[in-house]
Amino acid sequence: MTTKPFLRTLAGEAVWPPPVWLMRQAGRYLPEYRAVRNEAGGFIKLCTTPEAAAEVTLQPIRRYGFDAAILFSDILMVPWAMGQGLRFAEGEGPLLDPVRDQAGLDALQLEGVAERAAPIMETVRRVRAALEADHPNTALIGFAGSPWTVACYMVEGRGGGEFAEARRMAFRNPELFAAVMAKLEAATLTYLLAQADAGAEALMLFDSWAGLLSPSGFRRWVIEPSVRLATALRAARPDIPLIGFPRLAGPLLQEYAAAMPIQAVAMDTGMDPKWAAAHVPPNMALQGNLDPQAVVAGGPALDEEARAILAAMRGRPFIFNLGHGIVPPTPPEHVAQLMDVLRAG
Ligand SMILES: Cc1c2[nH]c(c1CCC(=O)O)Cc1[nH]c(c(CCC(=O)O)c1C)Cc1[nH]c(c(CCC(=O)O)c1C)Cc1[nH]c(c(C)c1CCC(=O)O)C2
Repeated sequence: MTTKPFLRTLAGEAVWPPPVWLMRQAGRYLPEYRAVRNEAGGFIKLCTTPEAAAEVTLQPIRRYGFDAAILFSDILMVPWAMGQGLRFAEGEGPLLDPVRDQAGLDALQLEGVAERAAPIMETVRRVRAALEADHPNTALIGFAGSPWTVACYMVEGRGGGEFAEARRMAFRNPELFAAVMAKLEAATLTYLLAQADAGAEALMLFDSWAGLLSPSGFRRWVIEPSVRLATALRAARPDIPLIGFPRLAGPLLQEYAAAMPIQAVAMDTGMDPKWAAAHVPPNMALQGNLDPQAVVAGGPALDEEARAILAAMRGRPFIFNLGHGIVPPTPPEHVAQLMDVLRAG
């Protein structure tokens, strides 16, 4: 039996005070991250250099003692591993060579995924070994984007908007869109199984753009492929708990949680924790959902917001987190302030 609070919570125990980690906890708000990032020679290079990626994964654990570390990588490393052109332009976010036709689909390769992703698996091995040695109560989370969210970037070729091209393709040419999704789903399964085998103790599926879809689109492009993926993961690795994050799903969170064979569901900032507690199964952990801007602001509002979430979640399995990723202007001492509030329960 594990004693790690994060894994006990995913097993259905109402651990209190709750375990905590923060989305994007390794990132530009930390000076020690910026130092490694500047030396690395680009974001993709950082993700594929195991020594550097393991170092930045561990930095927030050393600083704050979080209950979980999350592999330092990106959801777009799956299309990258399939051979799609990807770069991270300074100040512009990710840019990909868009997949818009049969030729674009045919160019995506499934065969080379495991090999191209091998450095990321080496990062997983290194981080797990370092945690067991120095932070034995901290669990390691592996992750991928859900097929819908990653397909949005693959078809659009960039972020920063509302993925109009991708959403139109899903209506105009659903056969092609489904074929892109199917290839991506297969690559994502390979990639997540490899993370589990390399030492990830839980896996999270980020569906950041789930909330862009109509209810029928949500069922077809979010729930169906995510259920297939999660079911395959549970069948192959029954000991690895899963976390789903259908961001901006609103009341469709209930349908998502009912359909998915997952052990936790993450709430975005706008989700009412009390509503979620009443509408997801009581043994499924909830995770979230402090506004990242409250951590930038600090002060009494940060304490109050954090305490309100704790009060709503007391007595059920719960993992404290943000409602979306921590943002670069966050003062690191505000994260320390938050940890003081949370550790007091
Ligand atoms: C949509 C999405 C992406 N990536 C991710 C998502 C899903 C979660 C979400 O909705 O935020 C997930 C992600 N991205 C990153 C992680 C690492 C682990 C962690 O959370 O600490 C994780 C789990 C590192 C990263 N991924 C990225 C950075 C910043 C890159 C840098 O250091 O220059 C980091 C730390 C880049 C990235 N990656 C992505 C975008 C849109 C950007 C640019 C925006 C930005 O710059 O913040 C795609």
